[in-house]
Amino acid sequence: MVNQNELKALVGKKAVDWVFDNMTIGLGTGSTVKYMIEALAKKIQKENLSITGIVTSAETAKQATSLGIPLKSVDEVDHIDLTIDGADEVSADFQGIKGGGAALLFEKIVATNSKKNIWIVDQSKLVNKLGSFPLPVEVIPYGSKKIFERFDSRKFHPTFRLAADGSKLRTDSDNYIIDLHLEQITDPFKLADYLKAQVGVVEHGLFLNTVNTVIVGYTSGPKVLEAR
Ligand SMILES: O=C[C@H](O)[C@H](O)[C@H](O)COP(=O)(O)O
Repeated sequence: MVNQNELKALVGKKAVDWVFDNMTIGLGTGSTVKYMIEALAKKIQKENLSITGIVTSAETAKQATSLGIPLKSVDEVDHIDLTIDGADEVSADFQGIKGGGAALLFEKIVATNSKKNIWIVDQSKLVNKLGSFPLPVEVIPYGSKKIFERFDSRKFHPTFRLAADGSKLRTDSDNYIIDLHLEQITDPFKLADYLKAQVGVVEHGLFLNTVNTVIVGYTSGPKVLEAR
């Protein structure tokens, strides 16, 4: 029986098949992406590739730097050829929830500036409709209690995400994360519009119309799903 980490490693390794010489690659964040970055570093070395990485979190920057992958910031490049990232949930119509690792803001900036995005997930992340995974919303600390109360009154079942020491977790941009426990999202586009309209909300974890390629790790092997 293959365990979840083995499935993550499988898709992480598979994803670097889309990487070619001289590409600028967006590097996502999370436990699945970690395997992809390992595989990418090996491929760069083995094939002597010239690759520039654009990271989406301090965590990814640390790993990529330790493996010798050359990095630039998103503002230092004129384009990103491809971004490879994980996801927390992917619906049958290729929409996703991201931000389980609190990196949604930089991930969305990098994704929206990429010519192509690929998500790598194990089979447990596939759902019919989004919403079982709590939807992260990044908010600036000032006024965040007011936003929380508004979400609460709309029955979004909000919770502030906490750090290991019990304090409110701070993102790489020093913001808070409010997780919405929605169970099922009927209209992700409508919800995304509502969330973006709230003053103090910096970004939310609904990644809509972002990818058309998803690599899924099944016990039988990786499968590449392409949107029609
Ligand atoms: O903020 C974190 C990211 O959106 C991750 O890509 C997402 O949470 C998936 O992470 P993992 O591969 O660890 O399940």
